[in-house]
Amino acid sequence: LNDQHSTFNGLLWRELRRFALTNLRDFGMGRKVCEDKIIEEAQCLCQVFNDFRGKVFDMTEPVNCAVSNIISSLVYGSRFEYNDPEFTTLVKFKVNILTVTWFSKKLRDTLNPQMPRGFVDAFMLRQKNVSGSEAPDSPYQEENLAAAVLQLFAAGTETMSATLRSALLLMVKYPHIQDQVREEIFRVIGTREVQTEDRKDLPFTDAVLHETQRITNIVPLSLPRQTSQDITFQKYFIKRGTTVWPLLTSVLYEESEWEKPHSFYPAHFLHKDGTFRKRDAFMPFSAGRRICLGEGLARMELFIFFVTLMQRFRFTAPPGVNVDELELMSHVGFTLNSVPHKLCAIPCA
Ligand code: HEM
Repeated sequence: LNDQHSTFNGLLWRELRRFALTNLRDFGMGRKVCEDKIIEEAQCLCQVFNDFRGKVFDMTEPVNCAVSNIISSLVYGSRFEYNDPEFTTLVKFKVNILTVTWFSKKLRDTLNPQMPRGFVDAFMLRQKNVSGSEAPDSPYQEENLAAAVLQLFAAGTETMSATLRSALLLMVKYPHIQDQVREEIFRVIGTREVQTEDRKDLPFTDAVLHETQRITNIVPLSLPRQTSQDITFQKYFIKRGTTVWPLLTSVLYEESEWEKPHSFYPAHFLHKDGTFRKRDAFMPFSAGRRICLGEGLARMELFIFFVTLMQRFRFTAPPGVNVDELELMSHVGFTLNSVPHKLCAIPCA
């Protein structure tokens, strides 16, 4: 399947995707650096939740800030305080072509070739240093830089925020599952800082996160693609150039794949002996050559944010609200973003 919707010149996506993956890794965003930044951000998020201790609050705003900061660190090389006015203008909900161009120019003025701060610096260095990158058909054009940055923010913030908020909401709705998650975390890692490596020793927590992603089905339509050749698929002939929407809902809720497709059932991802069970039908990030570029980052973020919050707080519904009444409905849109909920975060002793 080809690209159909892309903001990039369609022929250039492969080069830009390769560039994005290599540079996010090489320039400041290797796995360890990513992990440290997420741990730091998770601590900041806990601090904000702590300020609300015991009070009823809407977690949407702080969670949005935290996940936006991860993309900001990766793209610009810096995070912001949640109440910094520049953050509000540049990152939080207002990412647009003007703010991206303005901030990229600011970074260009302070560019140090020896110390690239993130994706934007890496892109600008590439523009400067590689012959041919000035050519009109080169992918390293200003408008592609802006498009790439916009795409990273668009793809990497709402999806992450919606998933993390849903995970917490599900813990409130199913307190016995929250108890099991917290028991496993405290038994295995206690109160020390969590690392990605710990995932393999926390199969129940891992199963809960997988099941959260399955049931919340954040990107139900994936992204539209176009067939690159005539093809017959399951006895249907599809002509070259046909737009295809690969509905992820159809596989995430497929009755022949899942024992309880419409329920929140972490056991979908557990063997009888309690070890983690991989499932082929788990594909919230889609599949194939155009699988989500941020899958690794998203999985790391989700795990670290979730475990850190579980170590520090017990989440409950506001007083007087029965958990059975908690509605897991989403706003209908291109992404399924759960409707805002108020919760209580009770700090653990
Ligand atoms: C829970 C979180 C996330 C989910 C469920 C998700 C899901 C998806 C899906 C279904 C696609 C379409 C893939 C296809 O067309 O086959 C996609 C594309 C994409 N995602 Fe994610 N995503 C998440 C987080 C992120 C993050 C954190 C980033 C940031 C780095 C990101 C960056 C992208 C990009 C750049 C694309 C377009 C890739 C391309 O066109 O080649 N995503 N994502």
